[in-house]
Amino acid sequence: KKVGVLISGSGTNLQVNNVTINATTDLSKGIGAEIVLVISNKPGVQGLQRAQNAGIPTKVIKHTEFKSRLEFDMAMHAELIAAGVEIVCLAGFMRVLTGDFVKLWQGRLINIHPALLPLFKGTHAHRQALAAGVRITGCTAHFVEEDIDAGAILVQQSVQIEIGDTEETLQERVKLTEHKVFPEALRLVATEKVYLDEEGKLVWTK
Ligand SMILES: Nc1nc2ccc(CNc3ccc(C(=O)NCCCC(=O)O)cc3)cc2c(=O)[nH]1
Ligand SMILES: N[C@@H]1O[C@H](COP(=O)(O)O)[C@@H](O)[C@H]1O
Repeated sequence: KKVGVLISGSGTNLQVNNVTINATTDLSKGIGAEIVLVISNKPGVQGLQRAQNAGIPTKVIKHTEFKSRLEFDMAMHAELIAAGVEIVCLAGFMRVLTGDFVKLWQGRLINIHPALLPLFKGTHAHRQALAAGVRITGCTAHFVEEDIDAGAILVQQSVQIEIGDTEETLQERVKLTEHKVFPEALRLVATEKVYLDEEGKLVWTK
């Protein structure tokens, strides 16, 4: 399956020791996915460099250059379709997508969130976890629905919060887990082990 990745920043979820990129570009690993395009809404971010280093085509589509959210989303949609993308992954993509875009990609649009949803939705998940004083957090790969961070959950993994953790130390530790959870979620969707039914519920096949 051809995969498109939307990013806004560092893009470590795009690549960690080449795990994600290799896993998705090496079809022999049976993950059944290959990243064919990376789109960033911000120019000059490290994620673009990572993609280029891995020989993956990149595009910068600046949301600030569009009159509406919908026009921005449709510009991304056009590029994804032109590249033959079948599954879209959000990897640190920080713009809220319109319902129209989500409808076009329903069941083929996944996101990685740095908390155990439904806890700590939205931005600053680590700040929320530290403020709540929880001892265990984690990350969640989920299908994207119009309602932010509310889509059906594909994979979750817990991460211990250590005494003295800051947002930075916690983010670093959780990202190590994200880099296992995201490829696993992508593999499930790419190999059709799971799909999203019309009600937005997960259906496990074989
Ligand atoms: N419709 C839909 N779209 C999304 C876009 C990105 C993410 C990634 N996680 C995100 C969760 C929250 C935000 C957010 O509230 N950003 C500040 C406002 C930025 C803006 O004005 O756009 C961004 C990404 C998740 C979703 C989702 O669950 N549903
Ligand atoms: N969606 C969230 O945004 C961050 C992106 O990190 P990176 O993949 O750009 O390094 C990650 O923490 C991810 O969970």
